[in-house]
Amino acid sequence: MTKGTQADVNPDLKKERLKCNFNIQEVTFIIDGGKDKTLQRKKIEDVALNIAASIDEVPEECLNLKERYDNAVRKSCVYSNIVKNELLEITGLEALGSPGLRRTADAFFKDVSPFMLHLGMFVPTIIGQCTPEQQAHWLPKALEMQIIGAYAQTELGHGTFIRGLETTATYDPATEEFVLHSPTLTSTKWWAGGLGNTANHCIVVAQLYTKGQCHGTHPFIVPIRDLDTHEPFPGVKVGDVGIRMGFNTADNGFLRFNQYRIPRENMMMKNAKVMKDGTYVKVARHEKLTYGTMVFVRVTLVMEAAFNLAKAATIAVRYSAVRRQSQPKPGEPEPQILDYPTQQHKLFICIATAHALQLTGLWLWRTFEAVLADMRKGDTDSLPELHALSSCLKAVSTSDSAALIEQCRFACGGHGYMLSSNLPLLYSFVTATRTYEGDYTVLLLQTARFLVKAWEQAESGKVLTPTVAYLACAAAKEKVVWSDSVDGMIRSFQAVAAGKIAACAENIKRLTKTGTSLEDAWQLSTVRLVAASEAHCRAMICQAYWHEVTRLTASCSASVKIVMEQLATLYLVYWALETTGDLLRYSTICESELNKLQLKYEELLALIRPNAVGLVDAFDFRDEILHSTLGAYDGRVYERLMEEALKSPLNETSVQSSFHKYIRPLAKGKL
Ligand SMILES: CCCCC/C=C\C/C=C\C/C=C\C/C=C\C/C=C\C=C\C(=O)SCCNC(=O)CCNC(=O)[C@H](O)C(C)(C)COP(=O)(O)OP(=O)(O)OC[C@H]1O[C@@H](n2cnc3c(N)ncnc32)[C@H](O)[C@@H]1OP(=O)(O)O
Ligand SMILES: Cc1cc2nc3c(=O)[nH]c(=O)nc-3n(C[C@H](O)[C@H](O)[C@H](O)COP(=O)(O)OP(=O)(O)OC[C@H]3O[C@@H](n4cnc5c(N)ncnc54)[C@H](O)[C@@H]3O)c2cc1C
Repeated sequence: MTKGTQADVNPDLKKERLKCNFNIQEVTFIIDGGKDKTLQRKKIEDVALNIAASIDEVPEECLNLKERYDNAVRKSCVYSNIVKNELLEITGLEALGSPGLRRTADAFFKDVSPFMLHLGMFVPTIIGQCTPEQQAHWLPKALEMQIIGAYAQTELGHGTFIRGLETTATYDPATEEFVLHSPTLTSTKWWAGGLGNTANHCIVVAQLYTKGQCHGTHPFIVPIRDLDTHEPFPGVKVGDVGIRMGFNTADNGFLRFNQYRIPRENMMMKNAKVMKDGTYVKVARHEKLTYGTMVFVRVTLVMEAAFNLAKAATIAVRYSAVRRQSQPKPGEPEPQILDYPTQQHKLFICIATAHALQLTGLWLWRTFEAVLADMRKGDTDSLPELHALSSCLKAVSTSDSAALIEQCRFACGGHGYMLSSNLPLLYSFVTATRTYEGDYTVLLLQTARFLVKAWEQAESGKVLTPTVAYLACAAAKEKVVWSDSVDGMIRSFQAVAAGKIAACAENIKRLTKTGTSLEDAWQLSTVRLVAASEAHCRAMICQAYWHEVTRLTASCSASVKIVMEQLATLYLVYWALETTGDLLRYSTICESELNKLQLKYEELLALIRPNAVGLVDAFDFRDEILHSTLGAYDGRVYERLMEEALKSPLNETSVQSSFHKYIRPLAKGKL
């Protein structure tokens, strides 16, 4: 946070900070995952942000497409040197996934670095899919930036359906090479970040053929450009996919192969090998371990959703404390818009959701690490649950985050539409997360497969895994007794999920009994399955969020415990009110209890109001990371809007050349 002197701070924001009745730093420690994590993050920020401060002479958005890309490459090189020479020193390899790195990257790039996928997917895939010998070969080169990589899985014709990918890798035992080929237009690799112009290597997911047999998709490390000249190698056609809604500095690319050869050793061989003679050997115990990088990124995307939403909430809440509008009481001053309950309704759920996703994300990360530890010992039993968990949490967190960031923009009125507010760019960046790394609907349907199986196990009295254990109680199929206590609300959300899952299972059973194939019965139930999966995910977030708040505030000051619990309760009540139809169906809630719930919600808004600015200050974003005229710590909103407006290239001269060329001749009838 760039605090400046108190004299510079907008007086309304100053008053808000005096009203705050809890220790902001304690909340920051909780959000970061502990005091040590906060201190490490701040250390990283201190190193990186000194340099970031002077990195852009002209605002990114004022450059043309090509200039923006070149500028992003320039900054990526500066930044990767900082990562390599300074940040990795602070935390070792762990720094790659640290919040400090994520945050400081945003100080350098308003949009996205073309190196993001190198660190975000290329390096993690080397770690997850290579043998130790292969890692020893590739990892140092990647970390030293001697090579730059992309992750090319999606093709023009297929993204979701990985088994349908068309690129082939055919083993030739005579030369001990794989021959990569793109047999059709639709087999062209499409979308990979960093691929278009930046990367010289690429992880390519292709159908593996050896001894005339197809063994399904496998990953390969493929050199695509000469390291010195950067020219694509013969047999490789590579380029940019064209202008996108966001991600325009991410360098998303296409790639085609024409009988292009790579050495046998370039197959990533941790989970499966091809021997010199072409014999295929499966090493992994689980069929889907080659999908490991996707699971890893889905897990990280939950905290990514929280992070971006927290930024938007900080901008919108600070702005709402500064902005005054209308005159509800005649003769009185215009109120701060944050005093309007409707504004509080728009914004406090954003703060609460950022907390819910961050704490659930930290819990998911620990679960991921535990499953990884089991898998290192050869035990893959908990992988299906992790896949189900990470799929629905990725889907719901990214979808909620995108919708609420847009809500923050609406909450800022016209000024929210300015690029300088940073809300439009944030939205265009985050809305992509709902699609990439697994589309929303597709991932919820993956979780639904797990839920329907779990329901069948519950019905037959089998022991259930932890995240679906609640289904055992629901097998009685009676309405749950409503209570507006936290535990009561969580039980009701679980009853809703269980009821929906049961209805799906029954529907599938009914259809198959009357002669419909299982596949068709599944398809005919998918609208309900998606809803069931979403309800399960919501119940899980509510439970994890409340559990984590209770655990983490056990040793905190009383005021921190109160404010954290108020927010978590607000989250639960908000979702109860959003899903009243479901509650009426699966719990005993009645009209009077719904009215009571609405009152409780409005009371919570009023209770949170004095702490709203303190709560967003606790996210602890430095101005260099927020990049927002509306959200800076000092609240000098109008001054910053004016300063940014004056930077527009359209203000460089008072008369544009188009006036003399077109407007004047038009007025004179000479055009
Ligand atoms: C220098 C500057 C740097 C600055 C940067 C600094 C920091 C940046 C840090 C962070 C930034 C944040 C993020 C960065 C990351 C990425 C950004 C953007 C890029 C995005 C990249 C991509 O999108 S890559 C492509 C991703 N593609 C997908 O996700 C495709 C989705 N499709 C699938 O996953 C699958 O095809 C499928 C799951 C839908 C279906 O698969 P299929 O094989 O057909 O399986 P079935 O449906 O038949 O199911 C069979 C059984 O398999 C189980 N299963 C499926 N998947 C998995 C799995 N992953 N793990 C375990 N099990 C799985 C499934 O459940 C079935 O089981 P049952 O038979 O028992 O039911
Ligand atoms: C900004 C961005 C960056 C990306 N970066 C990369 C990258 O670096 N590397 C990479 O390999 N890929 C990347 N991708 C690709 C991304 O992973 C895919 O776009 C994503 O997985 C969705 O696949 P698709 O585009 O094929 O959509 P489709 O699967 O064609 O989806 C279209 C619609 O069909 C529906 N649908 C599809 N299948 C089903 C089904 N079985 N049941 C019900 N509905 C279904 C979907 O819900 C959706 O509504 C990126 C994409 C974006 C937008």
